[in-house]
Amino acid sequence: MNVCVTIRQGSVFKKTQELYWTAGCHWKQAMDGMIMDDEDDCPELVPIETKQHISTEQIPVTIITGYLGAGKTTLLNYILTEQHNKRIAVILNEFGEGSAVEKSLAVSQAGELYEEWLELRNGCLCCSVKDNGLKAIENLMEKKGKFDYILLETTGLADPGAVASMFWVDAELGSEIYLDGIVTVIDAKYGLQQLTEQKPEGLVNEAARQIALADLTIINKTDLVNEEELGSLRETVRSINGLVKILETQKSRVDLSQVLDLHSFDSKDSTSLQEKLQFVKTTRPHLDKSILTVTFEVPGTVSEDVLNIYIQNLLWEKAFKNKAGLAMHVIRLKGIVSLRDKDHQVMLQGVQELYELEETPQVWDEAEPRVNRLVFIGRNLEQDVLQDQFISQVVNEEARRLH
Ligand SMILES: Nc1nc2c(ncn2[C@@H]2O[C@H](COP(=O)(O)OP(=O)(O)OP(=O)(O)O)[C@@H](O)[C@H]2O)c(=O)[nH]1
Ligand SMILES: [Zn+2]
Repeated sequence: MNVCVTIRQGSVFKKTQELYWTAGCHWKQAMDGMIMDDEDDCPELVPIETKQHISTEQIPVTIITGYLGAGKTTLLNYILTEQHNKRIAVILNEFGEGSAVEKSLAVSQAGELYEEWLELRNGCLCCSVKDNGLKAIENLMEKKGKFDYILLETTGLADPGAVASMFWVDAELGSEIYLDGIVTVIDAKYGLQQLTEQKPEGLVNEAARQIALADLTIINKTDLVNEEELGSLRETVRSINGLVKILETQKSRVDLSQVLDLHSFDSKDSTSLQEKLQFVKTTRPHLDKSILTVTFEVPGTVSEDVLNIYIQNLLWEKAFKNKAGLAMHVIRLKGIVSLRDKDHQVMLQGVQELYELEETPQVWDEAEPRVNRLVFIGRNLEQDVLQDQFISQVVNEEARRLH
């Protein structure tokens, strides 16, 4: 059974079992639900009420990800020691010996640093985070007032999508914190090699997935490469994620205003999202079978119901195939859509199988034709198929309904 969960200002849609949510919305169970596929054939959406808590005091969380040794910890240390007027709590997640993982939680404040060590038994942040890591954040939230930003470093091999989803779907947490952005650090010297690594059929290259999900990428260790090598890495990153901002640096030294407070998942920045989407181009994959970005613009106004069916067919049912007959897999989805009966622009955000439609403060200009602008990042994507389906399933269907 599919379940619709309402959180924050918008609605997050997730394909899962009702049982999981009513049983207390356990992250690990929700994760299982994510990979669970065809057992649940009942297509109805069951809304579950959760408290709509819109707090102005929500604390931003930035996820820092990147392949092994890329420079994540260096970035965190840099941020902690740099001058800024934020009190930042940092959650590190590092592999120790064997399967045990030690997790340190440090809060840096003016002149004061306190740290807690937590041990995670099963060695995976995304699976155990609800029980351990999120506990740490929940405990941390009790110290609310002592910090105003959270940075979370994932292990090099973690799937940031799973970690991001957790912040997104956990209503309890969602009232206290919000996901500000996903920052992916890339090793200038080994990045390309990591991205080219062939994975067994059906498995995604983790380094590529981390770039697909990123709102910001930092190509680090530029001291170790020449301009040509840097250029081809830059091009490959761009071919995967046509939307992402790319910074280049050494020792992870970056302008913090480019890293923090990105508002990548909320509509606080809707004007800039709309502008940004205009400049995104469909990319050509650089690597065989790799992730790429596809974008299109279709004029018109659509109904939310019909749009939901299109998105769910794509994200959940994997019903769209490319010309080679391979199912499309979307990892990241962003868009501005024009919904019937809404004067405001509506933002579409998706991470793997989760997505959200949220009304933005931005009002459509009466004098201009309304357009739906969508950006998809994933595997086996084909622009004309996605666009044709959008026109026939969403726009034309809507027109038929009205006439
Ligand atoms: N040459 C060079 N080395 C760097 C640079 N930035 C970081 N390093 C080194 O790269 C190594 C790995 O950096 P970390 O910050 O620990 O990388 P990480 O991504 O946190 O690594 P894991 O947590 O193990 O995945 C360290 O020895 C750093 O000193 C750089 O710009 N140039
Ligand atoms: Zn590290």
